[in-house]
Amino acid sequence: MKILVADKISPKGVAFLRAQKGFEVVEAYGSSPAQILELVKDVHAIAVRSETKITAEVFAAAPLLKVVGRAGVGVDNVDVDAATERGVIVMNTPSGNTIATAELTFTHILCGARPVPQAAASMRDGKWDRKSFSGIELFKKTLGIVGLGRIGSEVAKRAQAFGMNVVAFDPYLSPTRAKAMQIEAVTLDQLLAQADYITVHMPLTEQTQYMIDEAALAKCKKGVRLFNCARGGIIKEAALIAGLKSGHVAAAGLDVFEEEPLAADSELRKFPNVSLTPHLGASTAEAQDAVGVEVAEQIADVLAGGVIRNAVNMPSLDAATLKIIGPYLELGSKLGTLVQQLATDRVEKLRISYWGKLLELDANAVIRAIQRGFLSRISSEGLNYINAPFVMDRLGVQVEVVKSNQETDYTELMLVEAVTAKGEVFSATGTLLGKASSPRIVALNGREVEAEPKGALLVYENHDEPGIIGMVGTLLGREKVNIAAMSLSRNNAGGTALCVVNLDSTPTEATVKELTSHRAIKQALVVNL
Ligand SMILES: NC(=O)c1ccc[n+]([C@@H]2O[C@H](COP(=O)([O-])OP(=O)(O)OC[C@H]3O[C@@H](n4cnc5c(N)ncnc54)[C@H](O)[C@@H]3O)[C@@H](O)[C@H]2O)c1
Ligand SMILES: O=C(O)[C@H](O)COP(=O)(O)O
Repeated sequence: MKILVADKISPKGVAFLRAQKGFEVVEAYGSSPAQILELVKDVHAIAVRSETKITAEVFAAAPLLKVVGRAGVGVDNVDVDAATERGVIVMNTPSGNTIATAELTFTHILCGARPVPQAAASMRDGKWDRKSFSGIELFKKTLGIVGLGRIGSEVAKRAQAFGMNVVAFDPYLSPTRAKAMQIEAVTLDQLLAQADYITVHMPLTEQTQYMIDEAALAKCKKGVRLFNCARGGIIKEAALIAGLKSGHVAAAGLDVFEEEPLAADSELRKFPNVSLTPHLGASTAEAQDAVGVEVAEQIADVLAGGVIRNAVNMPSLDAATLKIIGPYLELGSKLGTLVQQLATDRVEKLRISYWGKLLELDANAVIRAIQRGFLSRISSEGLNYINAPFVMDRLGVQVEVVKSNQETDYTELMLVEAVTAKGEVFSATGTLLGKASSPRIVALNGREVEAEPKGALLVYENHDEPGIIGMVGTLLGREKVNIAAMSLSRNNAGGTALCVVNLDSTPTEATVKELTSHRAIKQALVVNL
């Protein structure tokens, strides 16, 4: 397996990769986009920080690629949609650099209050100027934190230790969590109006881009101090520059910029009351070792076919979760494959319903497994949990998920219905049996049966009359297809019977055709699971 380390990650991480049996590690830092296209031709994994761009073109040039590991948080340099489409896992290391970035943010906040960089520069110039560098205190001032996630929360703790009053705006923050942290959750407008210091800690998205623009700044107190150690573009640089010029903004601290590297002639470089760092949030020895080793371990796990951690384009399944959810994944995958084969027309909608313990678990991976199962016989190579929803969408198959707490005869139940364009519904219902949580089909097209979803299954519907089972057995026996198990269900005596037969091998098409042509057989098909 070949791993390309495209950005400089911790030597400990690289050493870990090199120590794995069968791994060949290529370190190529600062490569041009053209060089990257050449380098990825035969690689199975790429490790990056924020510099190397992994574009759709790169994915197209890397047919063997399974995983892109980001030693850090932001995956803005990776085209995650292109990765998803190609079934490549993108993973990050979300917590290894939290403290480093929180500490750098706090350093900027302190420099916004006390002009230490300016005083240090004046000392370097040989001066002893005690008049020009007085500051203000943090004590009793209000810090507004926009985005109270990992880093925002750590910044909050440090601010509280300095005696600051902390308010936060985060639309996804639960009021209980804010309360537990002794932080007042407020609206963005309230935050802008109340804060003496504002620091942003969200990803750059359509919603967060230019969140702090001219209009937002107009709502701030005169003399507000602004900090961004998250992503360039959350604070609009033009608005900040205008605010600094007018004196509305008293100071700022930036680690990230709309364009990186920041242009040498950027106006931002000219303000003495602005502290700038070149995207150094994660640049501590501790953080780099943490994210470097973590990303190396995560990549090795994926390539060894093991646990997938911190994937940004699929639900993460650690060993403990996998143990619980594994049987549901197997059942879901089988039911998906089964209904696809039962359906006689183009499926427009896949309706997935579930009951029981799965309601208490994160069913996201199971829903993906059902879709992967459904697509397994109709889609191209390279299908996996990651790109299955994408492929369903591309094929125009709508997916509806129904969680049900209605009582059933089973403690676990999963129903997958394939709805065709004509409105016909083909369905398979399954459960997990016993201590081993073995998957079982308990209904097909709404008729109760009991069959193991494994190997070849002959499914036929017939007029309920004597001799049919014997006829089927003779037909199968003629070509030495052994019957492993059989489950029969009929609506009423003399009505219609549905039979599911587990077979040890797959009968020929000719045999199935012969069976179908029997006067009492309404329909018959063989499904492979
Ligand atoms: N400067 C650096 O070197 C450096 C290092 C690490 C992380 N970062 C960046 O810092 C940011 C935060 O990282 P994190 O690990 O704390 O992430 P996180 O996911 O833990 O936290 C992000 C928070 O932002 C909130 N959020 C999302 N959209 C929002 C919106 N529209 N308004 C307000 N809040 C919103 C989320 O609910 C979440 O609580 C990321 O952009 C990350 O890339 C920068
Ligand atoms: O998102 C991150 O983790 C930071 O931006 C760090 O980026 P870096 O690895 O390039 O320092």
